[in-house]
Amino acid sequence: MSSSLCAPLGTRRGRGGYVEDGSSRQDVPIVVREGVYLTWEELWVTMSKPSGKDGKKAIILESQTGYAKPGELLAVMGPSGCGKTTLLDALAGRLNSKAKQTGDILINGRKQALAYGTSAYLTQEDAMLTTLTVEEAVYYSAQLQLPDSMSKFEKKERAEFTIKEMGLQDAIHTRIGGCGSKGISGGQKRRVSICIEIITRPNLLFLDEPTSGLDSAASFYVMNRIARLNKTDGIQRTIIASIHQPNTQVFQLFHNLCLLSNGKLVYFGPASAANKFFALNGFPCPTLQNPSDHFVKTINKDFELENPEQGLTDGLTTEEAIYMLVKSYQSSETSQQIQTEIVAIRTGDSSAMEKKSNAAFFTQCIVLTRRSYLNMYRDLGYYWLRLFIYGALAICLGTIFYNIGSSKESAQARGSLLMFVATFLTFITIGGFPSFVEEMKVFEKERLNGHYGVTAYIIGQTLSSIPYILLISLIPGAIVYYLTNLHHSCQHFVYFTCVLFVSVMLVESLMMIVASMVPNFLTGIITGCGILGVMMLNGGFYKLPSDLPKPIWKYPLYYISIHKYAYQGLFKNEFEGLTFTNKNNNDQVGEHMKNISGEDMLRDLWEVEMCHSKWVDLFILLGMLVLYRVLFLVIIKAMEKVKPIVAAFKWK
Ligand SMILES: Nc1ncnc2c1ncn2[C@@H]1O[C@H](COP(=O)(O)OP(=O)(O)OP(=O)(O)O)[C@@H](O)[C@H]1O
Repeated sequence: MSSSLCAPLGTRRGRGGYVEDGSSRQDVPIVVREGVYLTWEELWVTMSKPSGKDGKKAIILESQTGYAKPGELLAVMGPSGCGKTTLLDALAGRLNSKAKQTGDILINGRKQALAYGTSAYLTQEDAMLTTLTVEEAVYYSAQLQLPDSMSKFEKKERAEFTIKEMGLQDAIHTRIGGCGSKGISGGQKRRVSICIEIITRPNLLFLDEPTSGLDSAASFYVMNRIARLNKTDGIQRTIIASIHQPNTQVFQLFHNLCLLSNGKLVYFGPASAANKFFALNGFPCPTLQNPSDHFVKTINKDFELENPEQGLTDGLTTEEAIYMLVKSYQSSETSQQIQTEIVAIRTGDSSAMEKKSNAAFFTQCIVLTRRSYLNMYRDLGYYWLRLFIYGALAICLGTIFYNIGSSKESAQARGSLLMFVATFLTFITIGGFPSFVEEMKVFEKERLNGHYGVTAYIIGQTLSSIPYILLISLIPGAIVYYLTNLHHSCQHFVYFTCVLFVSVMLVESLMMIVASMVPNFLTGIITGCGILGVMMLNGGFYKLPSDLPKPIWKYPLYYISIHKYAYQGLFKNEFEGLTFTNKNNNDQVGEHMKNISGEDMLRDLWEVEMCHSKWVDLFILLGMLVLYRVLFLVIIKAMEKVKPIVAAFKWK
């Protein structure tokens, strides 16, 4: 390997310090390198086998050693399932909780977990808001990620430039599309995802199969553009990309190549020297064959049993060939040079990792509100379908309970109607969960890449949903209220609408919490249904509070049930101040038996707590709403905090 590999790139003068052996170099001006230097040594990743009751672990990565440095593009290649994504995840500090990692990963010479927002990571799966056009997706991302010091015009210009760079100018006004709504193609989606990750020109960029779904020409242009990121503004960037089948032109863009087979390191070194390594070990690349195809084919043992003749080379099975290559690499000169390079990187002084300077908090809130509002407007499943169902149910309720009357029997009907409003009408809010889970996937990806903060997201999500929830509370609420002729007065109608509005928001908040912990929408819906079912049952209607298990303070479900406060508030709003006539009265019965006050009914029939007013119930619901949203924030934040600690613990 050339000595240039060890030469620091993009250097600046720094102050004196201590070298690793402890000797002082106070008086020697040292050179501090810019950019991100990543080294990993003896990196192992194991995972618990799903079926392994014996506690056996599956080895996903074995004894990986390598480095990535500014100004260079490192390609990670190998057959499907060899551990490329796992290597990228380990380096980016994103391994899932089932994985255990040992070995050293150093960032700029320090053992540290990558903080949120210090790198960009293009995941294999494209997670984007499907209702947005290409231009909107990239421009919103630019507004969120680029600092406020850049003007709107500059951000727009950067977004348009990046879209053009990725060859998406013809699809700029096409919606991204997803399940059930056709939009741009899979390859175009991939390029939009790349646009979103490179728009800030990050110093450290992980790309997991950036060219999947692209034709060979598009693959070249995209990879060429990514490789050129280093040359546009004089800043050296560290880029690590896993890639499946690069053509010869793309392969020539790689500085270093990391070749994996079944978790083992077959080769790490200059991409240009890989051909020689394979030839020296008895696997020369046939003329007219793409070297990368040749490497991956030589070390792919997945189909050996199907095609035994494919695996045999010089009388070796593929497994034996891989073993031989791994051993040969370990004792090779290239491997020694890589070690030397790693030591040079470790001992050099590097500047600390810097967090991207995103848009300010206030800007993030505004942009996220706008983006989320637009997404909700265009996604029929988010609110419009619910508005339709709510409207239909309201007409149905209005017809069944039409002009409800004022007899004692009508009071029972009022109770049932209000309970239906407090429970079922809020329960069907769960219908919007699939759309919310899709949004959460985008949020999760963007949050991990540090596009914006959790608080800004929650504020944006809350503000954008208010007009829609107001609509689905107001219109169906008005239909029910006036068809059934509930308690006449504007104040009573406003209260009714407020309780419906806050309850729907509360159920949405509950589902946000569920989504943060159960990101699968089927399990999420079942979990949400279960929680709401328990709350409904314990609201004090289906079983009266006095019948609930004693002592009541040992039964907290009653007090934390959303429905308790919603139904008690609605009941007080409806019954207080009304008098109901007893149809079965006769002359022998006293006047007090002929008419029953609403307050008496609340107390005797439903055991509604009369010690506080209906406004207290509404206030408690509002408090719960704030609490649920804060809880969502705390859970996400806690996960952020716990992850690096778990990662650090795993390294030990
Ligand atoms: N959570 C998990 N539990 C058990 N095994 C896992 C888990 N995640 C990944 N693996 C296994 O680890 C191996 C490496 O997976 P990884 O996704 O890193 O491969 P890859 O090279 O990126 O594959 P591809 O090119 O197909 O995306 C695979 O054999 C996979 O089955």
